[in-house]
Parts: sequence; structure tokens; C-alpha cells
Amino acid sequence: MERVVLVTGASGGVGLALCRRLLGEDGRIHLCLACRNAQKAEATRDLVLQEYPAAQVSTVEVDLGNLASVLRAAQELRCRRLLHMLTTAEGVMTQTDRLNGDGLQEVFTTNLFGHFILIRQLESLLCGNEKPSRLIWTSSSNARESAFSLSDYQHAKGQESYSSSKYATDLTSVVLNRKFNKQGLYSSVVCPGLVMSNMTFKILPVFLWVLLMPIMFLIRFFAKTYTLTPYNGAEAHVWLFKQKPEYLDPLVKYHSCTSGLGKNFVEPRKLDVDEETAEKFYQKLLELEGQTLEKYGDLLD
Ligand SMILES: NC(=O)C1=CN([C@@H]2O[C@H](COP(=O)(O)OP(=O)(O)OC[C@H]3O[C@@H](n4cnc5c(N)ncnc54)[C@H](OP(=O)(O)O)[C@@H]3O)[C@@H](O)[C@H]2O)C=CC1
Ligand SMILES: CC(C)=CCC[C@@H](C)[C@H]1CC[C@H]2C3=C(CC[C@]12C)[C@@]1(C)CCC(=O)[C@@H](C)[C@@H]1CC3
Repeated sequence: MERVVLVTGASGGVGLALCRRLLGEDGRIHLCLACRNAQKAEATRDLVLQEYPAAQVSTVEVDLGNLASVLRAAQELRCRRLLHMLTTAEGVMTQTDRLNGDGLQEVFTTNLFGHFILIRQLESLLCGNEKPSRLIWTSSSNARESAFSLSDYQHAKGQESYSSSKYATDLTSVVLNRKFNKQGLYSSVVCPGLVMSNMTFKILPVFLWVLLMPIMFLIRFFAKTYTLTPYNGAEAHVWLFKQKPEYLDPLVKYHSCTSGLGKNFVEPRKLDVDEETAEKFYQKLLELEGQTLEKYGDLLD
């Protein structure tokens, strides 16, 4: 049976590199590209098919910061019946977080909660299959416990919404493993390292990054997480794709690394999470999910 792999954030950066690399690893997979709008999805599909003309590539339109869009995408994916792996590679990092149309913090929703809803809505596809299914979350080494608070888990009050959302991602993955491993669903978190992408181009202009490039190549001899290209950044995802999920440690984050001479490898590092906090946070996610489903009852089957 073909493996169906859904990649969010597939239109650029690490997500697009991951799609290309997955097809290079296994031409038999069915790749589903999740993009924010139909034009981007089609453009990405064309790009991927140029390189792998025989590949099976479908698209789904989803704005992860918009819960109605997430529920519609889940409905569509349920109709397609199959899903074996979901990997997240979208993300937003802004100086000024804001409320979205659902009255939730945008960074929290896009980086975590939209996916949480998507996964819960796709539980029937992901759980109880003959072979294990898997989730791969693109987190970050920037996930910091000090940025996260249970009482303000959407990070409405602080200035570190990105770090908070990535820490919340790590917590969620730990609990998902505890709840769903028995049903054959396994979750892992990865960090792609420092990658030149639209995200970093919002921190400094492209020309400055280009000027800094020689310095960064030198830094890479000492800092292995300077992966720099989306291709290198997707190393941990691709490595995980090839592992048996049952043998992975749920309390580890897998970091994409690149040596000074440009060789890619993966480094597992222990997650800095308190399992009790993770469980309490999960309960809060369930509460928020309840409110969301109540609001969007018309989008449920
Ligand atoms: N770059 C880096 O140095 C690091 C990145 N990461 C993480 O890696 C992941 C990928 O980042 P990277 O590739 O660098 O970033 P990019 O900005 O290049 O790519 C982000 C992708 O996410 C999509 N996206 C953004 N918002 C939404 C949304 N609301 N709904 C659907 N899709 C959305 C973008 O789509 P669109 O084309 O429509 O904008 C794009 O395809 C992120 O989770 C990021 O946090 C972690 C550590 C370091
Ligand atoms: C390399 C030189 C000489 C200058 C660049 C300085 C910073 C702009 C740069 C150094 C470390 C970078 C970094 C990130 C953004 C850009 C830097 C601060 C991230 C915060 C990007 C998003 C993430 O998820 C983190 C893991 C990155 C951590 C390192």
C-alpha cells in the first residue's frame, strides 16, 4: 500500500525541501502538499513534478492560523481515506503577535493549535492502522520553558510568542505519545537548525545574510546547527522518515546538523519538558478544542 505523507508549510523553506527529499528517498509515496491557498499549492505541485514527473502529488488548501480552514481541510482529507504521516513545516515568528479572526493568538494558532485540531480531526485515519503512523513537528532549539506559562499558554502577555509556541509544541508531542502510542500513532519533534528562508529573511534583509554567509560558513565549524540551507534543515525529518517510530525516544528532539565540511547528520538531544506540565497543558488544549468545535459545529461531519 502506498504511504500517504502530508506536509504543511510545503510552499517554501524547509517544507518544500522536505517534499523534494522525501520523493528522492521513496518515489512510491503519495505526497500531499498543504499550502495556504490554491495558487501556492498548484505552483508547489508543478515545481515538485518538474523534478519528479512520475510522483503522486496532491494538494490541500489550509491556513493553519484559521480554524475554519483547518476544519474544512480535515473534512476533505477524511474523504480521501488514507494518511500515514503528517509533518509540520510551517511557522511564523513575529515581533508583534496579534489576535486572529478566532480571537486566539496568531503565533500559537499557526505554529501549534491549528495542527492540534487537524491531528485530532484526522485521528480516525492516523490511529489503528496496520502499520504505525507518525507525526513530525518542526519545533526549534528556540523552544524555552522560561517563555512558556500555563496560565498564559497562548502567550498574549509576553514578547516571546515564538519560543513559547515551540515549547508548547514539545509539550504536546510528549503527551500525544503517551495518549496515542497504543493506537499506533507516534510523534517526534525536530529542529532544522538555522536555515536561510523567508523566516530568517524577515529578521535581516537578504543582502545582509548574503554578506554574512562567509562568516556563517566559518561559524559552522564550531556550531553544527548552522545548517543554512532548507535541504540541510530537513535532514532530521528525512532521517525520522526512515526510522521505525516504535524505537524512537519520545523525550528527545532530533536536531538537523551540518559539519564544517558540509556533511549532514542528526543529533538527538533530551527534551527539557516537565511531564506534569505537559499533561496540564494538554487538558487546556482539549478545553480550547471543545470551544472551537462548538463554534464550528457546521464544519463537522
Ligand atoms: N529558518 C530557521 O532558521 C528555523 C526554522 N524553524 C522552523 O522550521 C519551520 C519551517 O520554517 P522555514 O522553512 O524556515 O520558514 P518559511 O517561512 O520559509 O516557510 C514557512 C512555510 O509555512 C507556511 N505558512 C506560514 N503561515 C502559514 C499558515 N497560516 N497556514 C499555512 N501555511 C503557513 C508558509 O507558506 P506561505 O508560502 O504561504 O507563506 C511557508 O510555506 C517553522 O516551523 C520554523 O519555526 C526552526 C528553527 C530555525
Ligand atoms: C551569524 C552572524 C554573524 C550574524 C547573525 C546574527 C543573528 C541575526 C542570528 C544569530 C543566531 C540566529 C538565530 C535565529 C535568527 C537569527 C539569529 C538570531 C533563530 C531565532 C531563528 C528561528 C529559530 O527557530 C531559532 C532556532 C534561530 C536561532 C538562531
